[in-house]
Amino acid sequence: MPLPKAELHLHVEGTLEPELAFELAARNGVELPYAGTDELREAYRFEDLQSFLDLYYELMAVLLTEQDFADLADAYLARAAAQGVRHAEIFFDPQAHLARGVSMGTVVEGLWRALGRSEENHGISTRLILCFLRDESAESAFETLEAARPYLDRITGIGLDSAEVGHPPAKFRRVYEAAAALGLRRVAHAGEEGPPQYITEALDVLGVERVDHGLRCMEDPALVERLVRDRVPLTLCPLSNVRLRTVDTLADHPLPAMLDAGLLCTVNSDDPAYFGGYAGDNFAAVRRSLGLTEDRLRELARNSFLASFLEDDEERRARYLAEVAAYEFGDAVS
Ligand code: HPA
Ligand SMILES: [Zn+2]
Repeated sequence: MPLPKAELHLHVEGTLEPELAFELAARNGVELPYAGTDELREAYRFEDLQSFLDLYYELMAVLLTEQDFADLADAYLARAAAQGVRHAEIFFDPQAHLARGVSMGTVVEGLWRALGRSEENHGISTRLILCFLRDESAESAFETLEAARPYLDRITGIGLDSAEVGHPPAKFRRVYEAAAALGLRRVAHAGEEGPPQYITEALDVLGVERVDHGLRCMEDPALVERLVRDRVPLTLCPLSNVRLRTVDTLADHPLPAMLDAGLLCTVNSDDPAYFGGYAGDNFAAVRRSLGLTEDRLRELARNSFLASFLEDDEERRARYLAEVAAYEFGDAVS
């Protein structure tokens, strides 16, 4: 049995496996510029965040109908369940779909077809987090929030993703204020490729409750002290960091130093179809490459539930935490 965990940094569009991409392309009559799944996988040689994003947005062309989004989410949930995920807070990028003429309703209702049945089908509780693309304008983010208004009963929070450098958090101050007024939780990607100041700005200007990635906080000791003091969760994605060359190798990942510093770290998969592994694969990889002890792995699993937006269901959170406390490690932590 795998270690029970929550996944808090997962882009649903980043779970599109090549096989499903071709299946949906055929179903929708969409032509992909790759001869087959092998050739597509060959294209997964990323230099940095932008080179990944180019492919990530290109493949979204196959996602057109509610059923496409339902199939995408359902395939992720099945894989996640097999790797011990008990709770998933799932990002989606509506602007990337609205720009292709796919409506907010198609995206949200489609995802909901899978999420609404996730507990019975996969034993996973879920939340949905709408992300704004930071390389689009602040006005576009605002319009996106407006388009989401009819669906807010299905959306727990907002996030900020896509190309980070040159798009500081403060650009989105107004839309984050509006989202807070609507009762939405707030997270943002910061300090993945961008500088530590973006993390500070996300906290101070956007009022985020969790920082996605946050890796580069380690360059600023005063910021680390603040994150530790305020128990701000960081959603780390080790395999993503290697594939996007944020770190050289997994053995160089600062996760052990971050845990030693007292940071509330979690381990997540980001875009598992592109980065070589789902949540359990990330746990197994850091266990192997960084020599994390069972106590550390248990701490990471515990952190994932503590950092999750389960305030509306503390009974469930307590149940998950009890599962983590009772977990008996074997050889595999997937
Ligand atoms: O890791 C990421 N960073 C920024 N934007 C993204 N969009 C999908 N994945 C990512
Ligand atoms: Zn991400």
